[in-house]
Amino acid sequence: MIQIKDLHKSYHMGSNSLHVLKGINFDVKEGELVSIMGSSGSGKSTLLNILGMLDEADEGQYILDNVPIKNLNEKIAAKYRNEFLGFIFQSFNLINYKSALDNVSMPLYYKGIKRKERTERAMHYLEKVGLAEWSHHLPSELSGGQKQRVAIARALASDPKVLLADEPTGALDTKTSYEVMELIQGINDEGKTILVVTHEDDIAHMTKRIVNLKDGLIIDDSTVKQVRASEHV
Ligand SMILES: Nc1ncnc2c1ncn2[C@@H]1O[C@H](COP(=O)(O)OP(=O)(O)OP(=O)(O)O)[C@@H](O)[C@H]1O
Repeated sequence: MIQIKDLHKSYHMGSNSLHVLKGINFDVKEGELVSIMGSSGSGKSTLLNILGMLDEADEGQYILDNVPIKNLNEKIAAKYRNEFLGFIFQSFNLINYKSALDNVSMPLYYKGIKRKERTERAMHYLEKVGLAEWSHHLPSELSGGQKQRVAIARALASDPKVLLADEPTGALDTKTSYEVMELIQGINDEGKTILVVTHEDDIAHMTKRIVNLKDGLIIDDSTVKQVRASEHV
């Protein structure tokens, strides 16, 4: 699903440049649940931005679902981004004045899907994340865990090939974090390919494979025995 070969990225500030990704290689197969770990400044967000087609590498190859992602014009890049990728953020990024239902159906509007189908699909995914009864509530009326569930429903609504989650439990307490990870595990059990950036070891161990970044390089890439949420009690 994802092939990354010898990826490099530097940031330039005046005459200074910072080499952040120094030759990243990894593949992600369809149906994997992978965490990307590393200390602050190790390059996780830079890598995720490239994977999310929000930024481009300076050198190297990124192939997403057999499509080489390089020098695409903005319109085509946006099309692939919408088609291939779903995003989950630490701070949920919900629209505060829209209901949970409208937040989930919004991306479908931009895909040109008619209102009736938008609503049906949004309700289906809200049910899937256990929030059917909360569909008409505003984000301000929801707990952090519920907000993240809405954001997950929104990411799923357009049925992307890959979900990219940037510190999805970073704003949640421990118990709620495990519940959100349990939901992510369930979505992966159904076959969705998911990448999770986290700096929390217990969250990483709820995925199936941990890729460890240090100073812009992968220092470890291991399959782990997945811890299920019920084992955390
Ligand atoms: N747009 C930018 N311009 C200049 N430097 C940047 C930019 N984005 C990131 N950096 C620098 O690149 C390095 C890697 O940053 P990055 O955000 O990828 O790390 P990270 O592992 O995600 O860290 P964190 O866990 O703190 O989010 C850091 O030293 C950061 O200051």
